[in-house]
Amino acid sequence: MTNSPPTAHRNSVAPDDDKVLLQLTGLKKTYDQTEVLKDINLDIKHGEFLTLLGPSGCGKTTLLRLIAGFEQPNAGAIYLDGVQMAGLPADKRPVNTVFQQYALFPHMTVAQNVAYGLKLKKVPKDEINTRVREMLAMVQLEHLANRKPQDLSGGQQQRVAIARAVINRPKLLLLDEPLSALDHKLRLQMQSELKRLQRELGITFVFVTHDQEEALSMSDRIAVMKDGTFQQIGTPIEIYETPANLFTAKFIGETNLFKAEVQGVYPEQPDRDGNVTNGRIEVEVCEAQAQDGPTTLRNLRRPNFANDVQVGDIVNLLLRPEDLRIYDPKDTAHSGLLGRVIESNYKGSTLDSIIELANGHVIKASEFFDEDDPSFDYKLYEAVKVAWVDGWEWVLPEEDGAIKSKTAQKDGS
Ligand SMILES: Nc1ncnc2c1ncn2[C@@H]1O[C@H](COP(=O)(O)OP(=O)(O)OP(=O)(O)O)[C@@H](O)[C@H]1O
Repeated sequence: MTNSPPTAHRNSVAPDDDKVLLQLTGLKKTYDQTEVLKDINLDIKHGEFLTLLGPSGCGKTTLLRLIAGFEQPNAGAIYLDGVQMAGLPADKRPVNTVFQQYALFPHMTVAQNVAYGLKLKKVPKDEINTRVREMLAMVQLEHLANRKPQDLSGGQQQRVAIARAVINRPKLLLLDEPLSALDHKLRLQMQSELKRLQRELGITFVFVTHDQEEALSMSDRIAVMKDGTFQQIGTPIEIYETPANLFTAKFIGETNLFKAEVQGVYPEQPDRDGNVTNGRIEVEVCEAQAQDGPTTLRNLRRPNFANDVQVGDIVNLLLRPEDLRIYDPKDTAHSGLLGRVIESNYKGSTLDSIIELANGHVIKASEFFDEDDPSFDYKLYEAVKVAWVDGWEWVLPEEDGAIKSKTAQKDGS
C-alpha cells in the first residue's frame, strides 16, 4: 500500500478521552430463525466518530435499532456510560437518531422543528429561544429560521434534522445513511459540515453508510460488516492499508489481486541489538507468461502471518492502483509483469491506466502525473512493464483464512 495516507488521515480526530461510552457485548439478533447479527462486540469511546460500513443487508440498521432501543437483542448486552440498557425504552435512552428521511414536521417552521424536543421536556421558553438560536448558528441556518421545511433544499432540511437531533445534547447520535438522499456535491459538503459539528459538539456519532469513500473520509474508526459479523474494526488507514481479509480488501478502495507462490519463509528473529525483526517471505507472482524475471517479495508487513506460511503455499498479493509503477519493457532496473496499456485516463493529478497483462489479467494503475518523468511517456496499446513500489504490497491468505498449497489446489482438495 502507499505510504501516503488517504484523505481520511487529515480529517480524523482522535477522540477526546479513552473512556468507553458504548459497550456492545455478545449481541445477537434473530429474525424468522435467521441470525442477522452474530456475536457483536464493540467498545466506542466518548467523542468518537465510528462508522458501520458494509453491503446492503449485512445488519447495519438492525444494530443501530438495537442501540436506539427500537428492537431488543436475542442475546448480549448494551452498556451506555456503564448503564445496562436492557428494558429501557427508546425515549428514555440518552440517544437520538437521524434517519435518511428527515421526517421534519411540515406545518412547523425551522426554528419550531429544532425547538420541538426541548418543548416536550418543558424547558423554559427563554432558554429554548437561546439554544435554538445557537443551534441554528451552528448549522448555518439562522437566516432561514422562519421558513417551512418544504421551502428548503435537501441539504438544508438534513441540517434541520441534525440540529433537532442534537439540541438536547444526547450522549450518542445514531445516523442511518443521513446523506444518501443528497446529490454528490451536496453530499461532500455535508460530510465535512457533519464532521465539524461532531467535533464542536463533542457528541459520539455512530454513522451507517455503504459508501466506502464517505466512511474513509469521515470516521475515526470504521467497523466493516458482512453477514451480521465484524470483519475488521480499525482506523481508516488501517482498514485501507492493512485489510484483515479479502472481503475488506475488495470492499474498500480499488484492488489488484495476484496469486503468488511462497518461495521462502523467514520467521521473525532477534537482530544484533536484540530487537525482534518482522518475519518475511519470498514469493513468486503466479503470472507465468506475464513475468519478466522473478518477481519476489522480500518484506512482508504482517509478521504473525509469516510463521503460518510454508514454501509452496499460494497467497494473495494485494496491490492498490497507486502502489503500481509502469516502466518501459526494455528497462532492466526493475523486474515486473509484462502487458499493454488498453486504457489511459488523465485525471489532472493522476494518470490512471488499465493494463492487460500477457496472460489476460486486467489491472489498474494510478500514478501521479509528472510531465518531466519519462516513465509516463507510453501510448495506448503500447507494451509496458508493471512493477510495484517495494514494501507497499500487502499479503493475505485465502478468504476462509486457510492457505492452500499449489499441489492441494491441483488435487481439488
Ligand atoms: N423486521 C424484520 N423482519 C425480518 N427480517 C428483517 C427485519 N429487519 C431486517 N431484517 C433482515 O435483516 C437483515 C439485515 O437488515 P438491515 O436492515 O440491518 O441491513 P443493512 O445492512 O442496514 O442494509 P441496507 O444497507 O440495505 O439498509 C436483512 O436480511 C433484512 O432483510
